[in-house]
This record gives sequence, structure tokens and C-alpha cells, in this order.
Amino acid sequence: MNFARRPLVAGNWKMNGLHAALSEIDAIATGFDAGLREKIDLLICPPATLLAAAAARLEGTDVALGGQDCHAQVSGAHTGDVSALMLADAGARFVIVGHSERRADHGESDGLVLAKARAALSAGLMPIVCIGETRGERDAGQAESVVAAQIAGSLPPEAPPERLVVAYEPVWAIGTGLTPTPQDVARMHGFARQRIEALGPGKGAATRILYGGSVKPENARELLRVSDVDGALVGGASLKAKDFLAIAAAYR
Ligand SMILES: O=C[C@H](O)COP(=O)(O)O
Repeated sequence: MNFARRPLVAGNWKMNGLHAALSEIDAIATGFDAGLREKIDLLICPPATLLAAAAARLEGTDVALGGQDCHAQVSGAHTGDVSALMLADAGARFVIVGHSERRADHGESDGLVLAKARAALSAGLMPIVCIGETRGERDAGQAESVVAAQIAGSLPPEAPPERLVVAYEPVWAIGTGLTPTPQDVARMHGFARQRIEALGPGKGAATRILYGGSVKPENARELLRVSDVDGALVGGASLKAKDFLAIAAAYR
């Protein structure tokens, strides 16, 4: 166990959540008790429309807020986009970049994800850079080469490891109820850590790598106790405070 890598349990609400859902954020803050606060970091990434209201409600708590994406530029003529600085201004401390849904739906390349991660760092945010192979890539025996290319192409090598989080999310496990075996997770996280080490000595050992893809209260303990797993990026099961806190409780 590397104590520099404090576990992080992060919830990604994706395009879910109207104002009524702020009550779940209140419940998460209430349920994040001293026993858990001592051991882990907890983060919610609601839709951008809820960030400012959530920030007001979370003031004085230890629950952090994050955005789900940011533009690579600080400002300008980019209709519909949100910059990292705007997310920080609204109360975010983290931002997810390169989620597979962004890579697939918006054709985001490693180069663009890298630019977004750098924009996040410049705005004082901690980027959570997502990587992971598709089912087809895995079946073709390319899981490692895909992940290696994503690490080389989308992680800013200049970022100090304590300012960067990586999330390994096999695309075929997202929202499907399917998960890799703990052995598979250990293998892929170990591999990712080696590739991160190639970005600079000591980076592999010090960078937090989260697992994401169908994490639920029922499988959290098994997945989060795998070596080289430093937390979870949770989608569907982060929408209800009860489920999200039950996942975080794997670290009790
Ligand atoms: O960002 C979260 C991941 O895409 C996982 O989503 P999921 O927990 O619904 O499978």
C-alpha cells in the first residue's frame, strides 16, 4: 500500500440529475461520516447545470465536486462548451476528461484529451483522465496496446502525480453489469502503472488509478481491494446516495 495514494471514490452522474437530485448530494454529505472521511476522498461529478447549487450545499463538507468534461481553451467562441476555469469558478476541484462516452460520441482523440487535461491543470483542477479498451479491442488481444497508447497520448507527462488521477474503464463494462475478474483488473492496473512510470520516474507508484465499469455495492469490496486499484469511478450506482455510500463503505 502506497499511502500517497489516498483512495478516491468518484461519482459520475453523466447526463442525469435535475435540481431535485440535489437532495441526493445532501444525503451523500450527511452519510460521509468521520470514519470514512479519515480514509478516503469522495467526489461527485454532477451535470454542469447543478455544479454551483451543489457547491453551495457542500460548503464546509469534505465532499468534493467535479465537472464531467471541459474545453481545452480558457474562453472564446465555443458555443455550448464549458472551460476548466468556469468549472473551477463554479466550485469544482476535479474534472473528468477523455471519458469513453466523450471519445465515442464526440470523436475525442488522445491529443484533445491531453489538451483538456492541461487546461484543467492550468485552471487548478485535478484531471481524471479516462482510458480503457472496447470489447472488440479486448477480443483482438489489443487491450494492453490500446491502454498504452492512451496513456502515452493523453496523460500530461509534466503533471505531478498528486495532481493527476487516471481511471481505467474497460468500455464493455460501462453500464452493462459486466465486470472484469479481479485478476484481470489487477493485471490491467499493474500494466497501466508500468506505462505511467514510463512518463517519469516515480510517477507509476504515486499516481492514483481508479477502476470504473459497473461498480455496485455488491461488487465494490472485491474490486476495490485489488492491488493497484486506488478507488472507483462510479456511474449508475452514484445516482442514489445509499448505493454510492455503500460502495465507499468498502474502505471501512
Ligand atoms: O464514469 C463512470 C463509468 O462510465 C462507469 O459507469 P457505470 O458505473 O454506470 O458502469
